[in-house]
Amino acid sequence: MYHFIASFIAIYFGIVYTFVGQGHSFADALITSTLMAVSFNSSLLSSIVFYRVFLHRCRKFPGPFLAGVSKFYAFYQSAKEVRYYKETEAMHAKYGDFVRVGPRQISIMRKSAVPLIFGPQSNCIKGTFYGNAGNDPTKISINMIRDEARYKLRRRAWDRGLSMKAIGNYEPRITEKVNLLLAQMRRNNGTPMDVTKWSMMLSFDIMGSVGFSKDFDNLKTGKLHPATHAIHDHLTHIGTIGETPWLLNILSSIPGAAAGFASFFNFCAREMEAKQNNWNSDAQPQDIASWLIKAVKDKDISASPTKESLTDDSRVIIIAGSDTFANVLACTLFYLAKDKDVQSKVRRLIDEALPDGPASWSYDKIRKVTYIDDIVNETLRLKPPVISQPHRQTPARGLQIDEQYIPGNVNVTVPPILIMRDERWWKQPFEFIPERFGSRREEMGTDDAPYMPFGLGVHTCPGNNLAYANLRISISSIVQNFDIDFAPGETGEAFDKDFLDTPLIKLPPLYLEFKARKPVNTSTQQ
Ligand code: HEM
Repeated sequence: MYHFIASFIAIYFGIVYTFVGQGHSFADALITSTLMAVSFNSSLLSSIVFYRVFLHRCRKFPGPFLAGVSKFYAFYQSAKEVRYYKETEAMHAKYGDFVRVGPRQISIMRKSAVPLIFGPQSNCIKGTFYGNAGNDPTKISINMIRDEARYKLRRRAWDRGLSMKAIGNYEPRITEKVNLLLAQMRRNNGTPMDVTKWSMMLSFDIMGSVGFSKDFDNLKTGKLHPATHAIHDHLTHIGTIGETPWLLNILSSIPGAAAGFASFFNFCAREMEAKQNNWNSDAQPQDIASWLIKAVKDKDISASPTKESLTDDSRVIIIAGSDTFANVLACTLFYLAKDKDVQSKVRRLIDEALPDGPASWSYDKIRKVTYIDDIVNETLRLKPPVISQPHRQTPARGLQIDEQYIPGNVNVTVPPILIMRDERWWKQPFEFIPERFGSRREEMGTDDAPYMPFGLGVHTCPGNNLAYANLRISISSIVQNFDIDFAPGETGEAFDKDFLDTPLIKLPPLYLEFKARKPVNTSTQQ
C-alpha cells in the first residue's frame, strides 16, 4: 500500500507540475488534476466492486453483499461492539457452513476443515491478517511470519525456551508467585476480589519471572503494571482494525497515530535491551528472552535476524505469555464458583493426592490429579483465549473441504469459539462438563470433536506446556487453600457473556470470595 499511495501522490503532483509547465495557472492545474484523480479513483473503485461481485473466485460463496465488496464491512462489524465472533455466528446461522466474510475470505464451520487448514499436513500458510505488522520477515515477531521455512527456523529458539526441561527450571518461580497470590487471598479473606484483575497480576508476574527473570511486583503491591492496560488497548486496536491488515499496518507506522502504544512498545524494547546488555555468555539461559538472545549471540539459524524482530518477539513473550493464562485462570475460577460439584470433586481429589495438606504440595503430585487438566480443557473449550483467529491462506491449487472447493490464495478461518461449541460435534455444548475430557470421554465423543484452543500443526502454541504448568499450580493451590464463591451481588452473568473479541478474549471484572479452608489432613482422618 505504501508504494501505491506514494506513486499516486507523486503522479498527482507530476500532473499538476506538467499543467503549470504548459502555461496553465496553478489553480487551474490543481482543479484539473483533482478532477482527473477523482475520475481515476471512481473508475478504479467501480471496477474493483464489479470484479469482486461478478468475477471474483469467491463470488459463489454466500454471505452479506457488502462483505464481498470490501473488508471495511468486517472492520465495521468488529468495531461495532468488538464482538466479531458474534457477527460470524449470525452469518453462519443465516448463510450456512461456508460464508464469504470478506472479498477473499471464507469462514468455515466444518470439523473436516480443521485438519485440512491447520493440521500438520496442511499446505495452508498464515493469512494476510498476519501482514498487519509488515511483510518483511526479518523485522517481525515469530507470530507474524508468513514464510513457513523461516518460521520453522525461528520456532526452534522458542521451543528451547519453552521445553519441558526449561519449564522444570521455571516451576519453583511459578510456585513462588502463586504463593504471593495465596497470601493476598488470605489477607482479603472473604472480601470480594476481582479475579480478572488478580489473575492478570499473577500472570504478569509469572511472565516477568520466566520471560525476563524480572520482578514486576504486581502481587506484592496489589497494583496492575501500567503495561497490562497498554496490552489491552493494543489488542482492542488490533481486534477492530485488524480486519483490514493493510490499514492497521499503515496506521501503526504513522508517527503519532500509534503514540498511544509507544510507551508499551518502548517498555518491551527496554526489557529486551536490558537483558542483552547484561548478557553472560557462560550462563545457561534462565528465561525465555535469554533463550532467544542466546540464539542471536550464538549466530544460530533460529536467531531473530534483526533488532526489530527481537523487539517484536519481546512483545509476543509479554502478550502471549501473560494475557492468555490470566484469562484462562479467571474463567476457570468462574466455572469453579458456579459449579460447586466440580469444585468439591477437584478439592477432594487434591486432598487425596496431598493427604498432609498444603505443606506437602508438590508439582509432581499435583500433575497426577488429571481432573485439573479436564477442568482446564473444558474451560479452554468454552472460553478459548484466542476466539476468532487464526487465519490461514489456501495453497495456489486451492483446497477441497467436503463438497466445497475453496479456490487458491483465499483467506480461510474456522472460528475456534464457535466450532468448539457446535452441537453437531459437542454434546451439551454450552454446559461445563470437565468429565468429557476424562471419565466420560468416550460417551461424550470428545476424541471425534474439533478442539483447537492452542491451534494445531506447525503453529501449535509453543507455550502450551508452560500454560498447563501455570494453570495446574495455580488452580490446585487455590482450591486446596480456599472455598471459592461468588461475591454478594455477583451472578457471573456479565462475565460469562460480555467478553470482547480483541482478538484475544477480553474479560469483564468478576468478583469472587476466597474463604480460607481449615487445614485438612486426610491421612489422619481415616
Ligand atoms: C492457555 C494459554 C495459551 C493459549 C490458549 C494459547 C493459544 C495460542 C494459539 C491459538 C496460538 C496460535 C495463534 C496463531 O496461529 O496465530 C498461539 C501462538 C503462540 N503462543 Fe500461545 N497460548 C497460550 C499461552 C502461551 C504462553 C504462556 C506462551 C509463552 C510465551 C505462548 C507463546 C506463543 C507463541 C510464541 C505463539 C506464536 C506461534 C506461531 O505464531 O505459530 N502462548 N498461542
